[in-house]
Amino acid sequence: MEKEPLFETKRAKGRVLYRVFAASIFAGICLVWFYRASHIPKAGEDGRFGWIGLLGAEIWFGFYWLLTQASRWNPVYRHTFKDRLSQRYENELPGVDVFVCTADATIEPPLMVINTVLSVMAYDYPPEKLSVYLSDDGGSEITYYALLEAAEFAKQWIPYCKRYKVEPRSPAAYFVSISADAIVDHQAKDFWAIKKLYKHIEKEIENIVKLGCVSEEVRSRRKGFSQWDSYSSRRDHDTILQIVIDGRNQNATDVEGCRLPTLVYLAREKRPQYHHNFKAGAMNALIRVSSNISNGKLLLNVDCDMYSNNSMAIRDALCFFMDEEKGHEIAYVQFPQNFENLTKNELYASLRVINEVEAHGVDSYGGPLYIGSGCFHRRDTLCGRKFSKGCKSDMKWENRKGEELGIHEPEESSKSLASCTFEENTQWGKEMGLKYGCPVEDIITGLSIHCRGWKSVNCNPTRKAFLGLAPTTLPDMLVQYKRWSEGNLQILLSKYSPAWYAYGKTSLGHQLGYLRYSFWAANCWATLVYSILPSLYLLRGTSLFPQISSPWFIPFAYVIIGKYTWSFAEFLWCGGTTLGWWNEQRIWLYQRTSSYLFAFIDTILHSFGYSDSAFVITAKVADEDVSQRYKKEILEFGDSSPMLTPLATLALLNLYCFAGFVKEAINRKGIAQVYDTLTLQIMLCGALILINLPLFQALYLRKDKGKIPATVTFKSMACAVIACTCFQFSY
Ligand SMILES: O=c1ccn([C@@H]2O[C@H](COP(=O)(O)OP(=O)(O)O[C@H]3O[C@H](CO)[C@@H](O)[C@H](O)[C@H]3O)[C@@H](O)[C@H]2O)c(=O)[nH]1
Ligand SMILES: [Mn+2]
Repeated sequence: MEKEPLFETKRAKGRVLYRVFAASIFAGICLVWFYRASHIPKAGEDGRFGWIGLLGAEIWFGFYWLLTQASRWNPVYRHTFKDRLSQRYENELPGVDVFVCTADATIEPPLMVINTVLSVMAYDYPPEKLSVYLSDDGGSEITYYALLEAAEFAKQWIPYCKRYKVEPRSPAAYFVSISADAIVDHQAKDFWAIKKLYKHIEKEIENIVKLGCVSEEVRSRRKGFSQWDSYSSRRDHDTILQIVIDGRNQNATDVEGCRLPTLVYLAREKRPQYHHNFKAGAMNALIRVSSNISNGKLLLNVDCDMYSNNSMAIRDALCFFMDEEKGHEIAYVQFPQNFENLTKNELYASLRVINEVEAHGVDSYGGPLYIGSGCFHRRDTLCGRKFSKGCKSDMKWENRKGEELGIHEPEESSKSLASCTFEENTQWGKEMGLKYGCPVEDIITGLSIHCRGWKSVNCNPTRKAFLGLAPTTLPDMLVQYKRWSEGNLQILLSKYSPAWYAYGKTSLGHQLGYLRYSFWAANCWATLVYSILPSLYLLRGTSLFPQISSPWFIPFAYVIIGKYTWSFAEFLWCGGTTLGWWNEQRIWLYQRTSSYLFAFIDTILHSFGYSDSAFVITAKVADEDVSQRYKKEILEFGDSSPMLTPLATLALLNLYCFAGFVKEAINRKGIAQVYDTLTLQIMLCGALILINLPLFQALYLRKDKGKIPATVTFKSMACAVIACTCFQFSY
């Protein structure tokens, strides 16, 4: 008899309706293209330059719109049957190694890091099969100290979570989420006790953080600190490796006598003369070190801010890997990245539409992209194994090899695996492990796995599996998107291009799904053209669009209204708010005209060998007044980052053009007549001003520290005035 599957896949309802709608929009786009191409002003006529510019931009927008259709054409939703999994395999569940990465104890506070660690240690999973590794690229004693505290606290926390089926299992998030009234009587005593204990370690850790170092007294009292004796800086030290809890030790138990998961601290060796390859380097060291200690068949990778919010997530993932029919094709299971600190109206936007729509779309063509955090991998595929049809790699539990080894041996024998020289003349960073040399090591690694014939799966349970921290200032967000778009563009130009390399190795829909991100950065040009040229021509009174009474006006109106109505409806359907959508449009503009622009230029420089792309770590903490403004949804400009100048220039340019046009219109022509020929330009320029209202406030009205710095104000005013004047008096 066939076994019932461990997961099922459902297609989205209303696909046909969407396809009809999309086809009609495409027809509109074609008409726009046709109109543009057939009405180009002759040489010498006014507006020829602008017209050609808009033609280019519209061709680009249409092309890019087509790319995004791949991720909407055929969405699928996955559902798992965890009860079947435990019935069939409860005693054969595989070992799971969880990797938490941190890199900087100041912008990634140790308390946050250990909350993530505790949340994954408390998974609903047999503890003797669970191992948690913390990779600390900061090599911070304070983080290590916090981990030791966490290990002690875990002895109470894990049994508490399991007894009361607590969610979420990050203590900080749990104590915030729960109100004391919700605690039922029999739980009350334990609740107050565990809360008191948590507050205590929180205080201890905060004290050490304030002090900035671990006192001699603590260092001598606790194990492992002597490894810092030879430490000279975070970029120059030996491998520091400590098995904080050895899960193989029968005596490593919690207060109730149950086994504890293994817990390991690793700061790989760093030397100034060796490139450390950022997170990819850390992950590869973790893969090797863990193979020597616990050697779990399944690897989970989370960022240090991404705590587990759903203690069943491992079981969800296993439903895919252990499915008898399809499991052997699946290389990784990716959960979406969700954020706990978003404001109600998502001031800096979020991954909402990507998570709820696009990830489900690419899932039907071969699977979601690997996005670094919240992803379960098979160890062997991440290490480079190719997919082959006949071969069914088995996830079932096998006794660990090193089981009989002494307790201190794995520490010593593993240290060399994390040394700088270990990877010399090996395939690590190339065909093995995560790939080096790309700011989005996750995407390029996932792509190469897909090209080796594997599938991946997008798992999006109702109770979010992971919650992390999104940037809380505009410059931080812009820098993050610069890294992402730059990385994706580099992949396009690399050997592993989704356009060429992936051809024939994965489906066309899948290639398009990847290309949608590869071309992120390239969007800057069309967006700049569209937000500058029509407004400049408005200032001169030159029309670049069909007038409102012309039939050619209809396709423009249809495409614009249709596209935006759809995007609005989609956003609400994904659970967003109206204002959230409006904010998203602003961020869309800012990303395209700043992050993507800088990313594009840097990628070009990079490919000629002029600049080196780095991994700028996103801050996970902010000053008190910055957080206050964030909570009130006030945009934070803050520093004089060069990335702010294009935004402000663009906003001011539109403001000047609009003002100039209104003045002209009142002085010279009747408003009504002007309105007919310039409708779309007036609306476009007006919309750009409306969306920038908070920016104008930050330029001229705000007094707080988050306003736009004076240097940026002067630079952008100068640029905008020069652009307008030159344009008005040219020809
Ligand atoms: O040299 C480094 C740099 C970063 N990290 C860690 O990498 C993670 C991601 O860094 P973050 O600054 O939070 O970047 P995000 O943009 O939020 O991360 C997303 O994008 C990255 C690729 O650009 C992926 O690596 C991440 O997994 C993905 O969540 C963090 O845990 C860092 O501690 C390291 O371990 N070593
Ligand atoms: Mn992050």
